[in-house]
Amino acid sequence: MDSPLLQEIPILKLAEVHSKPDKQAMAYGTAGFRGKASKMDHIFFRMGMLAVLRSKMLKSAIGVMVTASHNPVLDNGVKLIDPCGEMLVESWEVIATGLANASNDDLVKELKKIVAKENIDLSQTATILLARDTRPSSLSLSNAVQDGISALGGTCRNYGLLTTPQLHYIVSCYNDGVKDADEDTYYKWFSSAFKTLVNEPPVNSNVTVDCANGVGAPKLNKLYEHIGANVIDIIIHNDGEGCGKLNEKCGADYVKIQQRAPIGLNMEPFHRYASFDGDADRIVYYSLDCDCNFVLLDGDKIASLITLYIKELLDESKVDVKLGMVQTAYANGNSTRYVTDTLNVMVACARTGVKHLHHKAVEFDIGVYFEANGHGTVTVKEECSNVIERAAKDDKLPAKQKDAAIKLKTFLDVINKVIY
Ligand SMILES: CC(=O)N[C@H]1[C@@H](OP(=O)(O)O)O[C@H](CO)[C@@H](O)[C@@H]1O
Repeated sequence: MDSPLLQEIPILKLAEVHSKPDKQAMAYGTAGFRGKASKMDHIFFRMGMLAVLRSKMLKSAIGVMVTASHNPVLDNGVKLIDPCGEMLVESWEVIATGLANASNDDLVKELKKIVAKENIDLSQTATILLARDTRPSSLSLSNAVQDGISALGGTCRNYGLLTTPQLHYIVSCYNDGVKDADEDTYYKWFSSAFKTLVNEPPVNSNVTVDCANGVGAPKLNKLYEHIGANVIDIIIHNDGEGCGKLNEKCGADYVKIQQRAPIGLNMEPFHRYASFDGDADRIVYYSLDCDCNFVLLDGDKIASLITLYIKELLDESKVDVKLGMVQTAYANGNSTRYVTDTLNVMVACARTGVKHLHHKAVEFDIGVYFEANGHGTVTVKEECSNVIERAAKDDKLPAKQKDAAIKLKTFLDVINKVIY
């Protein structure tokens, strides 16, 4: 049977509502489209349509996140998430740019071109998982995405407010067969992994988290409810409830660049602090030393510490897998030297943009990657997880070796490995 044709009437009707201003061109960048929210409605509508085409082509759910991350509150942005929770493949970034910039009159022609070129079977169903951050413009722009989805007959699951890493995680769970995956799935998994990691012996500690007046605040609060105040005391700062503006004088980017506390935070020596950015996919840690000097743990230091910890546990457990770290050319050379020379762990270099680091990281059995700005995670190959899990259950191993394998498994469970 021939694939059905594009239904032009609903497309044209909705395209009129979301029409593109003349002479406006945008490109799909490192993290999707970004710009002044007031000028981007048509982009969101068109990306809703593009997500449907990609979903039909891959026969999998595609994610659409509405956020401009660390950028000012009047900006917004949109990015597509591929089935395993990864960033949109680069060849489709070009297609996305073509669709975003097609004139209103050429819109249907451009859609048909994509369908023909990518050989898309329009009779396939399409599922789009949609979420947004807390920007004032995000609700109406995510409605524009929804219109784009319905213009091409796709099904939209709208999760409302989520952090970017949460949506990446839910997309990967959904395509792994957990069709009812939602925010709660995320909290249950990570709170339980975290409690296993820190509960023996119970830690009595607190940490203040600057949420940049963004979506990280309500979401961290929910995670905290699942973890429980008996395990860790989390104090949320810049929660978006007061008069503070999103990402203004606060958040990971501000703290990293200014090397100072976010607005309204009076730091005390030795207390622990962290800052997210507006969609909570970057994090930096900091504290004051005894002389009240500001001590920052940026992405380079976070990556080095994680690599050190994993290396120690690999040595103790005698699990023989290939560990590596990935940085960009902006990385602090001392961290590179420390990991290469002192830890004896290989460091690879990738282009800026987490997707580039991620692709390099997955070449290792365990890959630790961070940009200096606090964007990153750890990847683990499935065979490697299995080796560690077997060692963690192996009663024939000396206790010290088995314990290290258990610790390593527990540590890796706390990590959202699908942040791209
Ligand atoms: C998902 C993604 O690609 N994020 C990019 C992007 O960060 P955002 O926090 O998403 O704005 O721009 C950064 C450079 O400004 C780059 O370092 C980072 O990798």
